[in-house]
Amino acid sequence: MIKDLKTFLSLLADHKKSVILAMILGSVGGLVTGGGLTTGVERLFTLIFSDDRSLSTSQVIGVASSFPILFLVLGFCVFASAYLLNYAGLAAIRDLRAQVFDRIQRLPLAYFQSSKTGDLISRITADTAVLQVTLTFIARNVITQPATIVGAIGYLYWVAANNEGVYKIYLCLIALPIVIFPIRKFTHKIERKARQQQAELGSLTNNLAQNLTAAREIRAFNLQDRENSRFVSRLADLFVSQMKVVKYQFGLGPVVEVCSSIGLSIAFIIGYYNGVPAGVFTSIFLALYLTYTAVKKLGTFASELSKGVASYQRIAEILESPVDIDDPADPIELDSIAGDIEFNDVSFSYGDAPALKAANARIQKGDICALVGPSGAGKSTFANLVPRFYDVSAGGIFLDGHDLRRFRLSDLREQIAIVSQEPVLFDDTILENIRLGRQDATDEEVKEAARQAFAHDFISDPQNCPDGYDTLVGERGARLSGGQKQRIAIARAFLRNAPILILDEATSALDSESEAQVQIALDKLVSGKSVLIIAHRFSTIKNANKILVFNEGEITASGSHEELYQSSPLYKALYDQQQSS
Ligand SMILES: Nc1ncnc2c1ncn2[C@@H]1O[C@H](COP(=O)(O)OP(=O)(O)OP(=O)(O)O)[C@@H](O)[C@H]1O
Repeated sequence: MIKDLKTFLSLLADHKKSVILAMILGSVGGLVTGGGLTTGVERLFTLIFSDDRSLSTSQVIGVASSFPILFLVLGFCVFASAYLLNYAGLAAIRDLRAQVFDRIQRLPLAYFQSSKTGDLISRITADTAVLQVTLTFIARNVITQPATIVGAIGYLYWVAANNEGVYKIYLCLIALPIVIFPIRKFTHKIERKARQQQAELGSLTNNLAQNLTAAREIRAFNLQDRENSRFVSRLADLFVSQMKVVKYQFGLGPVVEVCSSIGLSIAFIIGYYNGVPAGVFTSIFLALYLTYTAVKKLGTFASELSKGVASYQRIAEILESPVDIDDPADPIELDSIAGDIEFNDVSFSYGDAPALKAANARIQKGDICALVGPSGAGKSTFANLVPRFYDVSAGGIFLDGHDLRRFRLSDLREQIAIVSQEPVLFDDTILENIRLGRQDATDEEVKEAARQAFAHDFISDPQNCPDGYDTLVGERGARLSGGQKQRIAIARAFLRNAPILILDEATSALDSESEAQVQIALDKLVSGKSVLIIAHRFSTIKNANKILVFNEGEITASGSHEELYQSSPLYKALYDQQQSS
């Protein structure tokens, strides 16, 4: 528990000043509650139950006004410390969320293939929210409650020293160590159940995220009932684990109270047989009550801590995931490159499944290299290794003679333009979506790139794009057709004007007229570059001067169309098959 506490307090380290000031105010508040209230009550009760009425009016007013003053001090301490702690807690969560988001930007692609989007969202939002409650709760109580206990026990010591027979009152405190046992047992359970609850919440969010992104398919395949029953079943699982947390969280308070009430019973017996005066007895009772209430709060504190630990572990899993595709310690400066790419005995596996086996190939500046082969043969994998979306499992890929891993990732990726089969557009204007190709491009340069990609005409047509280049494309470019999205992606590549170009069947979503236009544009775009075309159709490869034939992760043949048609039975079969269809 101490280790967990340290972890949480370290999250607040950047806001140390606020936390320390809040803790000082909290401890003043605690001491005022534990020591001041009890002393005040004793004084008040002694005066009110005695027959002596010799106090002057100003003395009576003095005693009467001591309570508003006490509560004024207490109120100020409580407010100021709560304000400062919430400031520190919220700021710490803001920083943690930014840190997690930054980590997510740098994690390798493989991480996202083994994680669920909804669960990640839940970790960044729901788990950090739990953590925020924990942080403020901890900071509020870690000093205040012990201070209350110290104040109250200090008062008991003072009473015992000044009243004969009252020293036995210490016996009432024997219940204190007893409550440690239920606290330990319950917090252990709460931590486990809270982790399960957060995992269920993650899986519910994931279900929701998937459902929202597949709205079209759900309607097309009439999956509404199936989706409803899945969601309801997740809700039921979440409900069960939430109720388990509730059971242990709210069960702890009464258990601690029952244990503590033993102390109050002992106080009554001692007070009864020792003839303790009413004022003194009332204040002792109050001191014990405050002590046990503070202990109970510390019990809740422990349960809050357990919930926080469960959520923090889920967040830490992201923060501690290795960024194994990263910049080297001593990167080679990469200003301008020729773009010669060499695959040297490259093998790659997704987990245990080999996707590329000892591949050798060379693509030089000016080469248009088409990758062909049956589905699942390894074409995309081969191309994805160039921008280091994945790192090779064996062998090496060299750019202008240097291993790719020697360059800064951002430098390397700046040299590569990618036009993927399903281009992703952001929910922004057309202008900004094209500008992603080169973020410092002027508006005029963006428009020129659109012209080259044959996108300018549809963008300028008010029927298609009412606000021209300022038209918002919707989430993932939902307001544009497949062909329009692809032309935007091609415009990005024109704008980037990188020496290496990766085209993933870039013309597949175009009608034949647009395809012809885009083909002209692409012919211009590819000139003088090192080009990799992941070709699913043979019409795409007529301009290629080099073709690599893939089969089951191996490059089985390479050469020009004419050479391969003669020498590679697989190539001939694939080609003939497409021609006939
Ligand atoms: N992210 C991944 N995780 C695990 N296995 C993968 C992953 N991506 C691809 N694979 C597997 O690696 C092999 C090669 O896939 P790849 O996508 O490179 O083939 P491809 O030739 O591009 O296929 P297609 O023409 O259908 O796009 C396949 O067996 C595929 O199932």
